[in-house]
Amino acid sequence: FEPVSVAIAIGAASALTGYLSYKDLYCRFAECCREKQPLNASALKLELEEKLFGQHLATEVILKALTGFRNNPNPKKPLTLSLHGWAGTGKNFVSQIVAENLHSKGLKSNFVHLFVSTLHFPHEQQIKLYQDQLQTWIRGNVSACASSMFIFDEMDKLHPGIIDAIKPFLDYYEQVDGVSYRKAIFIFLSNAGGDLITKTALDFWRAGRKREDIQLKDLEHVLSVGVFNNKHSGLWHSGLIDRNLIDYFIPFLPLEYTHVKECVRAEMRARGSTVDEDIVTRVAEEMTFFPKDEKIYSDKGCKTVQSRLDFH
Ligand SMILES: Nc1ncnc2c1ncn2[C@@H]1O[C@H](COP(=O)(O)OP(=O)(O)OP(=O)(O)O)[C@@H](O)[C@H]1O
Repeated sequence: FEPVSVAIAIGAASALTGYLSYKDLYCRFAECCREKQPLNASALKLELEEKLFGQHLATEVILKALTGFRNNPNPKKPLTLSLHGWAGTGKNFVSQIVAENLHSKGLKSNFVHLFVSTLHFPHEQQIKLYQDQLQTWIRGNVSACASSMFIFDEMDKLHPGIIDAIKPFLDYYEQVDGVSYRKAIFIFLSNAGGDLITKTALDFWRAGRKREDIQLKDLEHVLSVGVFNNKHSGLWHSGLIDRNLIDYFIPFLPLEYTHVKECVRAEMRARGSTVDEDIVTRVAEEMTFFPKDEKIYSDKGCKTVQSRLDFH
């Protein structure tokens, strides 16, 4: 919005209502950082339950983490979530839902920032420059809005030097150079540990146990082997884990045939089409599933559903 027209609009609306505060009115026309606004936990719960398929653990942990954090008036550190799992299982999708529930413009909000390792930090020789730029960017944005949200995609491809640059912001400091980062949210996405999460899901399946019976504790050990002790993972190198700077590790399970079908239906509805079950089945059957013998899990999750649907 252009400031003059916003001011005119506010003036006109104030004259009409003579009632709403300047700030309330301003925020109807321009985006405001509402750091004190409580999270609508039931709306988030409903949205996750309706839109996110096959991820009972992620749904549970994300709800718990966000409600606890947003209901705490004085958090001791920013909230840091590390989302792990196979490709196309919903990590970016969930980040988008969380962003929309915290800032109404979601990923388009001025207070939500998405970084993709290979896109934003592609050259190893430029690490020093990226570190400076990133720190300045985070400092500037958290100064402007304490509840800013930062999403780092492809965390396993992120140079440890970049993680080092973020580290001071994630710690228990009251302030860093006069800025408090304690109300900010950092979300890290990675495929690290995805193979081990899949193995656990498969063990349950082979034992005839329900997917929904998988509990967080069944995966804690798995993630600790796959991520915490994996000396090749950027997360390990960075010391984020042994300094306890990650609040929640959130596993994403591999998606099954029925989940892929749900994704196709959701995509058809989003396009305003009526759901045609023949097309749903055809799209789902075009996807490839593993392991070779049982063919249970989609190897791209729901990732290629949208583009495949274009051909039907
Ligand atoms: N569990 C899910 N429930 C509903 N839709 C899903 C789910 N997983 C993926 N999708 C759909 O597939 C698209 C791609 O998934 P998304 O980008 O979230 O995967 P990802 O886990 O971030 O993958 P990658 O690790 O490759 O980045 C989403 O935009 C969404 O439409």
